[in-house]
Amino acid sequence: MREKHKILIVDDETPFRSALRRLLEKNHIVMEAETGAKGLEISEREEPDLILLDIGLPDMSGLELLPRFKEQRPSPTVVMITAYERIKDVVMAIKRGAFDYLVKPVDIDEFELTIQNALEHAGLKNEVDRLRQQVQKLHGVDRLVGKDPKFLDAQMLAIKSAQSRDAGVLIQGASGVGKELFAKLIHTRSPRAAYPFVALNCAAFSTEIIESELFGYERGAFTGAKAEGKEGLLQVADGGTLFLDEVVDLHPEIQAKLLRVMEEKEFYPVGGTRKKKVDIRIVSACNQDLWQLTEQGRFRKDLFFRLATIRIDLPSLRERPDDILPLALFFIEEFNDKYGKRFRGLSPRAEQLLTDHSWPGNVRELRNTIERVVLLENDENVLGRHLHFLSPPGKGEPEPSGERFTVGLPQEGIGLEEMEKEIILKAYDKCGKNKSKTARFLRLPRHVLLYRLKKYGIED
Ligand SMILES: Nc1ncnc2c1ncn2[C@@H]1O[C@H](COP(=O)(O)OP(=O)(O)OP(=O)(O)O)[C@@H](O)[C@H]1O
Repeated sequence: MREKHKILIVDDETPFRSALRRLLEKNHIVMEAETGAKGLEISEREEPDLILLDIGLPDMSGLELLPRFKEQRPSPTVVMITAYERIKDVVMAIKRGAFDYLVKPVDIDEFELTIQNALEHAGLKNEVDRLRQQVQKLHGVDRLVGKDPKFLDAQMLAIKSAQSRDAGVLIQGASGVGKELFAKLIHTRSPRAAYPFVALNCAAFSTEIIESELFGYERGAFTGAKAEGKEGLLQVADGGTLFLDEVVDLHPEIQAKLLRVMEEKEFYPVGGTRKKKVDIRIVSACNQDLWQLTEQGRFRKDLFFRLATIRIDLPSLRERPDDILPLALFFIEEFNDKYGKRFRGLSPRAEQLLTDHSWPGNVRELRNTIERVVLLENDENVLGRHLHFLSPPGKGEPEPSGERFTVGLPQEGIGLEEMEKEIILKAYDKCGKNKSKTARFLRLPRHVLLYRLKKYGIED
């Protein structure tokens, strides 16, 4: 017997929905929504194979809605329905991942053919998803791509360190090399896998916020504290793994408190008098050599030894050039799936450009690059011209000018924050709004820059 597919019709015209229902319900399970919001709700709950989506809905445009449907997992196949053949809308919809479109009034033969094709596509996609999951299970490590010997050594070390429940693991490597992914790998392979994995970026917040985030606080601990108090991440992660990113940025006082937690397995929340017990493993990350910083007095030695029982060094992408193309192909698949696109691979020129680029932002930069191309372009392969925005090696980097840096101070005085914002804005413009370059230019960890760009409303 043919399998019944789930089809969701999102359209505000009741007679039109009823007509489509009559055509489809003999062979399929049909659901209806008269608004976008209702459509999202049903789709979230019912996971339809196919959505017939009107472009002109009362509460939001079908074009806005489309990416939200495509983000859902499993992602449904979507066919757009439009009142007139507005070519601009249709092109936009296909770019955003719609499989096809139908124009009202719908011609029955064309309708049947489109539905049949769309359901075939949905079926194939599900099969590909299922096979992909199987392959990932076989390899054991979800989403970790790389065959370079240094990378494989790091992976082996991570898997071995996961056997221990408590040993501190320090992961070092430049921004975007995959430190957090490794931390998750250690967690999911460890005896703590059934408990939470909680990440905190120690560079992104002020010391006070980090302290209250980590340790939580009791009622009325400080002005602005929530009346009922707040549970700290140490407790949220209880039983599991706490991932401390950019650990070098922890204030010395917090370093001391954290050391006590590791030694005594208990702590006081901010403003609290009752001790809380906690059982966690800490995996931390740093994009500089933490031992060197420790020797310079920027990090406590005793804490370093606790955190770095095992040290894993991740190579930059430049140091493992043979992994660039396999990673690019992996991301093409990921974003084909996300945006409903059908890129098959890379043209020789695109391969060349990707291998020649210096990848200062490492795997994250490569992933963003491929996402941008898959989202914006529609071709069989990723082509050289799609990658025009990658600067050739050595070009586009801010050149050292040897100029002395001077600041014009206004008569009426200026707040340090205002000055910081101004400098970040100028640097961001100078570096062509490239975040990795700006971070290097300002000698800031990328996370810190991202946080500040957001804080000052320069980017969201
Ligand atoms: N080997 C890999 N295979 C697949 N995806 C990867 C790999 N390495 C990194 N990524 C992806 O690249 C992006 C950046 O990785 P991640 O956030 O783990 O880097 P990071 O070193 O922790 O960065 P930061 O120092 O800025 O916090 C993520 O989307 C991650 O999934």
